[in-house]
Amino acid sequence: RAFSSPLVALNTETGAPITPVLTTPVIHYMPSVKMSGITTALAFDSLMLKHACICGNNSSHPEHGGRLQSVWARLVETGLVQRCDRVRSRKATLEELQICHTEAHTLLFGTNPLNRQKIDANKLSELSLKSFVRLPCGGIGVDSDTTWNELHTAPAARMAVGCVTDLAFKAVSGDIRNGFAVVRPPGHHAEANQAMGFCFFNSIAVAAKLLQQKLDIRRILIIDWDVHHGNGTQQMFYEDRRILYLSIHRHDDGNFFPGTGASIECGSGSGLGFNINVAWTGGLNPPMADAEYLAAFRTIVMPIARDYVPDIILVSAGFDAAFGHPPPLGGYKVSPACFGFMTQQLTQLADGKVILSLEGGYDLPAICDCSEECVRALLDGNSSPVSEEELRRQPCQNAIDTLQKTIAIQLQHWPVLKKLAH
Ligand SMILES: CN1CCC(CNC(=O)c2cccc(-c3noc(C(F)(F)F)n3)c2)(c2nc(-c3ccccc3)cs2)CC1
Ligand SMILES: [Zn+2]
Ligand SMILES: [Zn+2]
Repeated sequence: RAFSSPLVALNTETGAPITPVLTTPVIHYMPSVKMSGITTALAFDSLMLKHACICGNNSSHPEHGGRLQSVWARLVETGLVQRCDRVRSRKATLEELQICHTEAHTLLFGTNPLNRQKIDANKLSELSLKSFVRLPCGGIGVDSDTTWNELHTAPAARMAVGCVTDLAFKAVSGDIRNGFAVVRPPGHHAEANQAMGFCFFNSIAVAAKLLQQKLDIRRILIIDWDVHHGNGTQQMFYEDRRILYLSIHRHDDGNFFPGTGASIECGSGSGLGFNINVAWTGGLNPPMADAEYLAAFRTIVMPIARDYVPDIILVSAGFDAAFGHPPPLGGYKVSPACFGFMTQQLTQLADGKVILSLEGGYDLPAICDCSEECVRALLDGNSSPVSEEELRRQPCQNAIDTLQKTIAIQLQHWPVLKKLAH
């Protein structure tokens, strides 16, 4: 007995040592279960489904609630919602909106009869009279695309801003690693005092400015891959070097909505060099697709993004450049896998702090596929492979011309663009 270790329990009868049975199960590392603080978060609220033209005819209004319903349903049925965190949704306050928008704009589009009593009625009524027009469909709107619903548009638009803002703040504070805002109406066409192109408040711009003002974030990179140029976002930060706006969009020498976003628009004042437009030209001969977007990322977006060393990356993630969008809505043929790849590329920077916010995109299967690929890229660091054919294909001549023109213009601000550097 003397020889056995006092630590081993002995059977009192036989004196045989008792091997302890492991009572606590060995926990095998389950990579799919994320510990808190390093996970992907989603933001969604059914309030944003209710923004709709009072004519009730979705076929003439491509930016309808069914877009969001479909995307959210896809994220639920693929089990991605269950694997992500969920930020509590909230409407942005009127004060938050005014960090980017004028008071008049904020009151006009941020209030509805239910919460308007405390605002000077006749001041508002003269504003609204000159701001809304009767539409051919019978509805009311700022223009035929930017329809207004007296009861539901304001809360939806404010909710979109609140969702993007809270995702961005949680990423900076380390509560989450990255996130995707499943929101509408979109925001990147909204200017300080102008609603247009389905947009009322510029969610990405408000989030960026609040990060700057409340958390003193020094360098914010905004990537905008919606097929339309984000005129509102560009305008907000055109003179601000602390926010780098980089957009890839169909431009066609200004003949594609909204017409802004030429390569030569590089920012001004202390913001000179902190605005980059990859402005595709040449219409749809041929339509831009993965090879062109991959080339833009490899030769311009990633070299500049690395050089800028952003604290956080906000993405105006419109999917109207995706395959499935007829010419008036886009006409390009970018694959869902390519959006996933671009997302994955961006997560290599800013310690992975990347927040995507849905902007445009109207073909339901396309935007569901694209959203799923992007959430998988955020959550698992990978998504479906881009097709071999597109990986191998040389960009079309129009794209090569655009990329060379953009590099020539931006080289003075970004020497990293020299061929050798990357
Ligand atoms: C009635 N109207 C008339 C003009 C319209 C074309 N206008 C646009 O596509 C358009 C105009 C301004 C802004 C945007 C836009 N798209 O995404 C974004 C966003 F902000 F990034 F989200 N803005 C898009 C047309 N759409 C079609 C159409 C054709 C086939 C299927 C669906 C619509 C014909 S004309 C939109 C609907
Ligand atoms: Zn209508
Ligand atoms: Zn768009």
